[in-house]
Amino acid sequence: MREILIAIGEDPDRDGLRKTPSRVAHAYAEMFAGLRVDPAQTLTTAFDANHDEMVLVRDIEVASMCEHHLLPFHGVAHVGYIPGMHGRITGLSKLARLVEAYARRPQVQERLTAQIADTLERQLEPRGVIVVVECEHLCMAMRGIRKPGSRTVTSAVRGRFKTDARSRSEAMSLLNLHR
Ligand SMILES: Nc1nc2c(ncn2[C@@H]2O[C@H](COP(=O)(O)OP(=O)(O)OP(=O)(O)O)[C@@H](O)[C@H]2O)c(=O)[nH]1
Ligand SMILES: [Zn+2]
Repeated sequence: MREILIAIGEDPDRDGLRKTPSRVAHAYAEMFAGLRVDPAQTLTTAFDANHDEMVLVRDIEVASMCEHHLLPFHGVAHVGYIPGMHGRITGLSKLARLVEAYARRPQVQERLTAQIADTLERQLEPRGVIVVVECEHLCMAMRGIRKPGSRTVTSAVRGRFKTDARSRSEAMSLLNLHR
């Protein structure tokens, strides 16, 4: 960080910047903490329930860092699944923890979306999984093409949401309720 400050023509020893390298180190430890988390472990709390319909948690806040520019992208994730044959469900907060575990890494939005879906599919063996992520990328807003306000939407569907158009459109209509 000190080298970067020098490279941009700053004085790393001036008052306001002296502690900046260590501040950034602490901020990075927090923003990339997902690299030290096993995402599968976030789903170990599971309950048996007689629920074989969709469970959908909408508007889970996402703050991640694009791996190309190390600039933030932020927005929301919607995570849904249809419990499997044995009706195993997980705690609702665990879906948000799963999002965090993958978001707090250098990422691209497509991979973030697919990793959340694949881990849910592997760990819960549900009938279907749907993940939709909508984010604004600061590397497109603050620099480069400079298009603030554009949002990128990515989705990953597995199982029944992939094979059954009705399940998929039910999920999509639930996602659109608030618009
Ligand atoms: N697919 C995808 N692309 C991303 C994501 N985050 C950033 N990017 C893009 O990654 C690309 C990197 O392109 P490069 O040409 O290597 O880098 P660059 O010259 O800085 O590109 P510009 O942003 O167009 O100025 C850019 O088009 C970014 O918009 C992401 O999550 N998914
Ligand atoms: Zn970028």
